Amino acid sequence: MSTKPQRKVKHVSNDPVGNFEKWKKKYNRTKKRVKQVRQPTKKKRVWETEQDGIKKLVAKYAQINPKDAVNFSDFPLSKKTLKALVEAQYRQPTEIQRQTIGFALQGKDVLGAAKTGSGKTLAFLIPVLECLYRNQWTALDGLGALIISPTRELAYQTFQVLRKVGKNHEFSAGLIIGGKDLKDEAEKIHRTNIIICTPGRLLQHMDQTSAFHVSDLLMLVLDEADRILDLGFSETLNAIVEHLPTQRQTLLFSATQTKSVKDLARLSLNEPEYVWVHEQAKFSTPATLEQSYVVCELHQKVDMLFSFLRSHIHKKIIVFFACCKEVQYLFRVFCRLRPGISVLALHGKQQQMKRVEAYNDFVGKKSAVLFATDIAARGLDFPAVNWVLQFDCPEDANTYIHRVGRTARYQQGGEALLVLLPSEENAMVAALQERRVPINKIQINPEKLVSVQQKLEAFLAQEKEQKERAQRCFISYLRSIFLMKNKQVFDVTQIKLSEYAASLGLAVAPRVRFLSKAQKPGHKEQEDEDHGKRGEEDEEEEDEDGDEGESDKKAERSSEEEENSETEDPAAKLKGLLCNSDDDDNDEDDLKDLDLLTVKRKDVFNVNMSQDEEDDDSESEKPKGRQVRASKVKEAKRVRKKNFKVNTKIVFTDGGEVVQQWPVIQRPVVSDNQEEQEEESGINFEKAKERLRLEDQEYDKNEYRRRIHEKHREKRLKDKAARREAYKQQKEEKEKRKKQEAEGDDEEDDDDESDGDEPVAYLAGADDFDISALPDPDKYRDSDSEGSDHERGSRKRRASDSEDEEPVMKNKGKKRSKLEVEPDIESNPLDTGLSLGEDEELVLHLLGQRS
Ligand SMILES: Nc1ncnc2c1ncn2[C@@H]1O[C@H](COP(=O)(O)OP(=O)(O)OP(=O)(O)O)[C@@H](O)[C@H]1O
Repeated sequence: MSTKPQRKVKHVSNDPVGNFEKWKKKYNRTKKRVKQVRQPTKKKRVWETEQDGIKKLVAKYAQINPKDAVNFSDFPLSKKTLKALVEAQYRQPTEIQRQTIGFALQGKDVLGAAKTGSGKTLAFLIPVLECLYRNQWTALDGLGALIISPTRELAYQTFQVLRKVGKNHEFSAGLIIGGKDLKDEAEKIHRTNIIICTPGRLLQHMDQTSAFHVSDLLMLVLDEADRILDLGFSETLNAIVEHLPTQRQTLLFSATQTKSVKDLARLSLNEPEYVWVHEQAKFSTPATLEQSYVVCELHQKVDMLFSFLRSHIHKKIIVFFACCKEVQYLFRVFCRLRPGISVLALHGKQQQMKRVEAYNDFVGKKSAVLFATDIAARGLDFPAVNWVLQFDCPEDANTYIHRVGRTARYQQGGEALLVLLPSEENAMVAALQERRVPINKIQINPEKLVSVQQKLEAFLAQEKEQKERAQRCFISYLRSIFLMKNKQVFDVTQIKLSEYAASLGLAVAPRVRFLSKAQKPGHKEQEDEDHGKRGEEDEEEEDEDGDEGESDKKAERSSEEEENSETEDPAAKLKGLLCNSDDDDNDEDDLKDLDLLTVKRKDVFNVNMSQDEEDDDSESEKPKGRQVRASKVKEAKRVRKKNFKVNTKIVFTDGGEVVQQWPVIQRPVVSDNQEEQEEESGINFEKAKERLRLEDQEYDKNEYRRRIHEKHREKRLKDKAARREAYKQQKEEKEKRKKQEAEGDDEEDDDDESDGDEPVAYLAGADDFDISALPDPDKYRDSDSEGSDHERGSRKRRASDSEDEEPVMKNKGKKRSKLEVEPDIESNPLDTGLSLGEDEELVLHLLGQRS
């Protein structure tokens, strides 16, 4: 028997109410479960997630170990920063970055030092970005980080790197440097989170821009810290630091970092971390840099430079000079010498636009030579520079290290050549060795030297402007040597002045007053004073932004003047074309130089002898008066510069005609047409001479006429005065006589009184007649001189008919009209009180003057 498994049979109750209740329970349970599953999880806001991420990053800060950081991603950095680093091809940190980023992230003050081109810029930019990110900084929070650079170019370069690595962040960044519109900056500055600036301009905003607040600043960075902390910027920096909150993080970076406790105390650092990456390195310059020096006489330097450039025309070269005026002059002459390589110039006296242009031009060029002052010595990261040539000895070993650091950057190779004078060699080489700079001496091959002296002489003979530049260059170089502190290296007395001047193309060495002063006993104290001032001058000369307010404006003004004058001068225009680029003279500074140093200029060709120069030359014979004269020359130049209009004197005749003008204007006697013709075909000297002779003749004639006229007039006036005197006497006598007669005849007097009416001079009777009421014969003659002979003849006739009052009536129209309605008065003979003979004589005399 098979037994089938019994299926469970669901017993459905027949109770419908019970069934419904069961179903309802089940339904509610399922509904509740579905509702729970469907309920969405609450989404976190962006900033909250960011905050969580930040918390996680910050938690990792304590475990940062520089040795483990092979890639940037090994640091607890924000995704935004990491992404930008990768995009910019920065994957692995350099040594200075590896060692400092950790400390900086932890909020410590850091003093970082590493060789040039070792990547210090990123070592501070990454912490800056992370600091603001960590604090979730927004535009409303204002300034969070401040980066100070010593030069505008370096600030500009740092700004470009920041834009690259900070592009994924939302912070606002601003470049605050001189030479830009202050108002424009002021409008935006309060909304800027990261400011990259030069010290002078920053202080200007701190003082002048009311909306600019720095009280929330989190981080201060000094790039090229030793330079910013040195004498040139000391006052500005102290003033800036005064404004900043003390609760901030401070980072200092340089290839030649300061260890001076005094310097650091000014920044109130808080237990700073010292990171000296290459302290133990054998050399203080990049290992990939080849360095050598040559000893060369000063007068051979220009030839040497030209020869060097001729043999390196496919290279990218930076040449460093001691001063702006040297760059200005040599840049111009090298443009004309055409060494076969493009020549560019960068120095502190250029307009901002031109500075940026020169900088960008040089960045973009494969081969070119940049003539520069020390504004290009620090921090600038020109790509692929092959050579750094130091035409003038650097101030010290640190400056040397920064200059040569423009080549052989970040694992690339490069070469550096230092040109030393025989007098500079020993002390400078010793100083370099002390600073662990490996440098070898090499020789110049004299056979390869190309002399350019004659060409320079020819340029200077052609252009006065160029000659003045050469003179300024000469003086400025000497001054820079004179002001150098290290007298063991720099000895101005060793310089052979005439030979140096000749090498610049100058026939005669300009006289430099401070040199003769230097020979005098007691000049030592003065020299020390000058050294004190050097810091300030450096700032102004090199425009390293110590004082950008007034001095910048001046520079802009004079640059404009320079440009204007260039447009007027065709030779200068041509130069502009040849040079491709241009530099600006700060003429006011140049004048300052001339004042300070008193140049004696000599124009050997006697072509361009200006009044100023004549004065200068004559002064040399009278040394006592020289100072006074020099100041007059200065004053005259100042007046000319400011476009003052000198007063002119204009003299009029009594008739209102201009008879003399001072300065006297000689009118050309040739027609305009003739002049135009001459302009077109050039000057015809013979004709010009003849024209000048005629003009002189004409002028002399007029002058002679004028004098004669003047003499006659004086004579007439004298005669008139004499007449008046004579008449008065006669009148007195007559009065006496009358009185005597009046005693017997009173009636006659009463009649006269009853007739009393105007014009008084006539109607009061002959006794009261005043001769001064007669017309001035001159006036009469002048006013009549235009009349016809016929008129004159009829007047004579009328005069002889005792009608010589007419001129009076003519001048005094009202009186005449009255007289016209009183014919009886008119017909009355005029009693002059003189005898008939005398009357006749008087009338004839008057008529004689009229004719
Ligand atoms: N981690 C990196 N990876 C690749 N290249 C880098 C890195 N860091 C920096 N560089 C490159 O190295 C070059 C030099 O960097 P930087 O200008 O920061 O040097 P520096 O130390 O500031 O030099 P200086 O002392 O002259 O101011 C730059 O061209 C930069 O792009």
